[in-house]
Amino acid sequence: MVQPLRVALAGLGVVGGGVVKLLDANRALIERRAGRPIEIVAVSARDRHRDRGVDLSRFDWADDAGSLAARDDVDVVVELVGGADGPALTLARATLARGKAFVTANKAMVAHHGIELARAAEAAGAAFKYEAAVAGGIPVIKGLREGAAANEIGRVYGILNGTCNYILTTMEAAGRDFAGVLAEAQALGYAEADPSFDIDGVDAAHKLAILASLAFGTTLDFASVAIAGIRPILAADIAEAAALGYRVRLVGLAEAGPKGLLQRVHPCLVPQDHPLAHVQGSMNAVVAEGNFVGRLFFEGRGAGEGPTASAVVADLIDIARREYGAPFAMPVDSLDERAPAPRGERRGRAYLRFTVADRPGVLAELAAAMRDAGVSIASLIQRGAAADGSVLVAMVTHECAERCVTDALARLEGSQSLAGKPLLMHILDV
Ligand SMILES: NC(=O)c1ccc[n+]([C@@H]2O[C@H](COP(=O)([O-])OP(=O)(O)OC[C@H]3O[C@@H](n4cnc5c(N)ncnc54)[C@H](O)[C@@H]3O)[C@@H](O)[C@H]2O)c1
Ligand SMILES: N[C@@H](CCO)C(=O)O
Ligand code: NA
Repeated sequence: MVQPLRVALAGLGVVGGGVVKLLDANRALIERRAGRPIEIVAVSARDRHRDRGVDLSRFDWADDAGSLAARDDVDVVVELVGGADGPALTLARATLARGKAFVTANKAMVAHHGIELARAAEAAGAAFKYEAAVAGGIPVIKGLREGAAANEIGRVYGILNGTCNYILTTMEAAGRDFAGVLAEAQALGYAEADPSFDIDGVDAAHKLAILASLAFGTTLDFASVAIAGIRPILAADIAEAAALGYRVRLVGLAEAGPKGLLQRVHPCLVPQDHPLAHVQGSMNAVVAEGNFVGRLFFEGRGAGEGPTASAVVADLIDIARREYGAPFAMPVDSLDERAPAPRGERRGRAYLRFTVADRPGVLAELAAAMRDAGVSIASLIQRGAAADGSVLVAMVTHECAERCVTDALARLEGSQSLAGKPLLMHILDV
């Protein structure tokens, strides 16, 4: 008689509900692939009586998620509660301390505490898996940990937040402004409990830090990720970018250079013929460049009930098969500490948008700031006056050190000619 893999599920929201539905729908197939049944025995969530469209009466209910780790009839705890600390972290620690397998979709917790948890998993010989935490349904953790394991990877980048990509591509298609589109992404189940994590780039930064560690064999360094979000982007920026041959995407980029590790999440202008420019809606995409395999491109749904559940259950199948290894692809003590690359030295082109007063000398003032900072302007568009008399000036620079562009903006700080904070977007050049 084969032993089923016995699962406890903490959190029954978008992802937890999806996991129950998937295990029900594909039960027989999963059993054949895993070599044994995967059975939920106990669940926990905040509200026992909320209708989730699934029958929960067959599972034991735990009011305290923390109690799931202590149950003798549980082999693996799946954490789908969320939050970097708090109950999720308590549950992770308790589960691994008891030598049980732990699965999570919680990138915030993995980005902040992944090394500690990996160490605990290593000490206990237990599985610690988090495929759903990065790019939802895309098997990118598996792809890097296993498929690309033979390569030195110099760069990993991509579109890592479904909410932002949904917002940007809907703004692009419909010429709409930001606010209403965010509400739609929330209704579709893409957004984090606190959507500022999505739109301010923090969620993508969590995922990027995890990808960088896996790709480069370095310890997690979330604190060094430079982060900018999509709030300041106007429909007009998307239109100007299109006129210049680009699309706007929130891109996470990590590079392992001789001077250290660059990690950043920024809205970028992506050339229209780049594969990332074609990523629509809640889709995510990850590019990894290996020294033998070349450019790998992973694309798929990065958020939502079905795709995220697909990744969680894939982890459970690996555990049922007893096929799992080091959470960060090598023992924690083999991971390198790598210093962050000095800011501003990378060279590239930039898009700058200013909202300015429509009067003599304003363009000259912008041009002088560029000149004094050593930035050369490649193209410039000025669009006519808005109701308040302000005009929009968008420009693209020639290639220069990024610190020169920041210097130009610093020279303009406090200028009476500016009617708002300028927007800087890098132009993707990889
Ligand atoms: N929604 C997505 O598309 C998606 C994709 C990838 C990863 N994730 C991650 O998955 C996790 C869950 O996300 P979600 O969208 O399902 O969230 P959600 O808000 O829909 O669900 C959270 C669940 O946790 C429960 N909960 C809250 N506090 C609890 C506690 N103390 N004890 C037990 N249960 C508790 C809630 O009752 C709810 O059932 C998060 O870490 C999120 O970042 C979500
Ligand atoms: N809030 C996240 C969920 C997937 O991690 C997103 O929008 O991509
Ligand atoms: Na994934």
